Amino acid sequence: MSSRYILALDQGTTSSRAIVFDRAGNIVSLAQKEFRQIYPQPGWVEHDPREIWGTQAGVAAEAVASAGLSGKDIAAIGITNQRETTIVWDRETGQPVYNAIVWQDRRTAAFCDELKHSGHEAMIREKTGLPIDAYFSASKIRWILHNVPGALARAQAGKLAFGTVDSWLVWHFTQGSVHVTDVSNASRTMLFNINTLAWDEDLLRLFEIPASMLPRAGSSSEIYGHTADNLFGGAIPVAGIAGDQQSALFGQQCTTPGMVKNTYGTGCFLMMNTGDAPITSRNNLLSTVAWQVGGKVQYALEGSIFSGGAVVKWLRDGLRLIRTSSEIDSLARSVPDTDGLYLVPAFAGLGAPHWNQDARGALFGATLGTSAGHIARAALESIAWQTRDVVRAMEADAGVPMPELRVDGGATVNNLLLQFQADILGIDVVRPRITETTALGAAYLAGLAVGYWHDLSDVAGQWQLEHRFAPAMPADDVARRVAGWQRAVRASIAWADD
Ligand SMILES: Nc1ncnc2c1ncn2[C@@H]1O[C@H](COP(=O)(O)OP(=O)(O)O)[C@@H](O)[C@H]1O
Ligand SMILES: O=P(O)(O)OC[C@H](O)CO
Repeated sequence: MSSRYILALDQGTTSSRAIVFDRAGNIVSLAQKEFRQIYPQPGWVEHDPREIWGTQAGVAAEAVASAGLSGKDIAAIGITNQRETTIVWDRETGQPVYNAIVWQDRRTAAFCDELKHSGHEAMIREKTGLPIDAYFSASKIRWILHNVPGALARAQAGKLAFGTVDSWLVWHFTQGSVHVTDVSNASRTMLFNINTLAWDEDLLRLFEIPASMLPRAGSSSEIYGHTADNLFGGAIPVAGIAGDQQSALFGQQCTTPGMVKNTYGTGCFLMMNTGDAPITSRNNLLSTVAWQVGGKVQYALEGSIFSGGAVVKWLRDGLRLIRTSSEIDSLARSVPDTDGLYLVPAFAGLGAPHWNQDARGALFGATLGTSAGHIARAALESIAWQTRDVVRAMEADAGVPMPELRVDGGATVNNLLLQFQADILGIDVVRPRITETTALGAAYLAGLAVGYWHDLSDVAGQWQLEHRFAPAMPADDVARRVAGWQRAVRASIAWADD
């Protein structure tokens, strides 16, 4: 094969990124652009789908050009994306009928509560691996169809298409000729049966969603189509798709059962590879499709934390305590500890393992001595505390302690966070040399589909340790702080449930 590189597109919640990788898995170039977060009402979060496409296409072109390359140097494109975020568009014009409703959006919480009360929970969990929650796409699609004038009728007439962000991007890269998703993204819609790997008619009926709106659910590694000639000056195969968390699991090479990673982005998402069958969590985690590669499906257990790095963004853009995200480090280090302050960042409710749609952010333990430094430190620690709750749930499901935690994502540049994480988990936290593992996973998926890499053994040596954080905090200190965190979470849930 003459082409020498893979282009991976990582369409995240806060930014669109494009990375060119070489055959050794090294980053050759990277371009990134943040885009607008739209908050029309408390608890609502939207993106403009045209900005998603515009920023993603823009950084893709920039990454290729800045490496001095052109389209013919790219063997394949892999796409990975924020999951669940819901876009509905007109098949003919390609125009969205509404903004993208983002995974964090809570507007359908009341409808989801009704579904729970009418006894659908067990059936939905059995088919989809998911608890009923506004997080997933189904209730968001239904909201659009019921709230955009004329949308339901147009959908019933076959005129509208639904897609998660991957589908939206492929549609545009192929100028409307390919409407596809992969099984990992499909498994987040709450319309997809993860046992049969097919859209589920009962669920489509329950959510009143016409089947004609849905994309084909393909594997995670195949040629779905080619980019239109005008985009990169030549057709490039789009050959890999996976939800960003599944892609990070693949990029971290957690390809055998029992391996776990945590990605610290806007949210935090822990995933454990569970092999070739979904396992039902007894501890409020969800089961999901990890990927389908070469006809082989693998599943994962997931603990989804809604607000991870988002707390840092909140300190920056909401509270304006810091000007740049990296400033949180020095601000947090300006105090030796939080002095008993806890932040429960339930800005979008609480995900795993609590699943409380109505919980909201809370600070506990503030005194007149509380400074910006204490808030910064409590914010960073809240990311680690939530991760600890999920790790314990995962260990309970697996029946064995976790040996170590592989980490990646934007917030893992923060050593203070990762040291605290190791301290309160009591296990090593391991950061690889390449923390852009989300994009790397998509690159692997695309490269495998076009024979750029033949199989996983071609990339096996590419995972390399950059830093190992070992636990150092005395056990009684950890126990005292754990008790404080647990009280804070209980209090914030009690406030929501009152
Ligand atoms: N130095 C830092 N310390 C802690 N968090 C950080 C730091 N720099 C960035 N972040 C956080 O990392 C997140 C961005 O990570 P990224 O993996 O790009 O997320 P996403 O894919 O969700 O957009 C943001 O929420 C940001 O607040
Ligand atoms: O954009 P990220 O990295 O925060 O990931 C978002 C998740 O896929 C939502 O489920």
